[in-house]
Amino acid sequence: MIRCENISKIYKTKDYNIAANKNISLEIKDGEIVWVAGVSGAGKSTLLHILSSIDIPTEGAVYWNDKEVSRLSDRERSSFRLLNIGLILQSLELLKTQSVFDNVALPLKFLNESSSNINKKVNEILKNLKIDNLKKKKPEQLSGGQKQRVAIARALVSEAPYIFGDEISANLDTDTSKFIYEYIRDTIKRRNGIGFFISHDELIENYADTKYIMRDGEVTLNIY
Ligand SMILES: Nc1ncnc2c1ncn2[C@@H]1O[C@H](COP(=O)(O)OP(=O)(O)OP(=O)(O)O)[C@@H](O)[C@H]1O
Repeated sequence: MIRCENISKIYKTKDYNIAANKNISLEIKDGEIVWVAGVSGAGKSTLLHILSSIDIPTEGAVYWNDKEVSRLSDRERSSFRLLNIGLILQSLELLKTQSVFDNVALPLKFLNESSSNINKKVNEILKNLKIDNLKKKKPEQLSGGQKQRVAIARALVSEAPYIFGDEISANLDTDTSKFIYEYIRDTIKRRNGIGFFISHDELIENYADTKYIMRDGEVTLNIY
């Protein structure tokens, strides 16, 4: 379960302050997939960063089960993320000098898994996402949609229960988007995990349990 209580995030710049999230309280249950929609600047990425513990709120608290992650140090939060979160950011964050295989293997290497386990798991996810033919290529040799699927493979390769994604279907055609949404949904449900996806793509509606609509830093909730 992921829960936040009265979180606000104020970005302070030299000239002005921006309240990107305003007094948000919500709870996402195990097994639940959330779709977050809203206009540009509504505060969606800020909320993703805070719930996934990449960033901490200016006020309020974030809990993963009973653990208040927003009180942890940067280092503690990053080891918690390694164990619990698969993350697909808009920037994808692929390592340019590493092959597709090595990019996808990264979380497992940080988790100190054996090389035979790493081989098995990486080959399996690459095959499942139909990109095993790309495993020796470097990111710069890939199309936008292929890079997207590599980032998705890396987010799913460990057993992390929480999957967070920012516009994961950008660059994917309709059939591939459907296939990817379905695969991610089934993975999250099997792990009894949580999905949190920011998307402008209405197709995701068929794969989500809950829709949050954000505007001016606030959230309204729709349950299907
Ligand atoms: N690091 C930052 N420093 C200052 N202001 C920021 C920072 N990050 C976001 N903001 C501002 O906070 C507000 C919310 O931004 P956020 O990226 O969360 O919105 P969003 O809904 O994800 O938008 P988009 O759909 O365009 O990605 C915006 O006004 C944005 O300019």
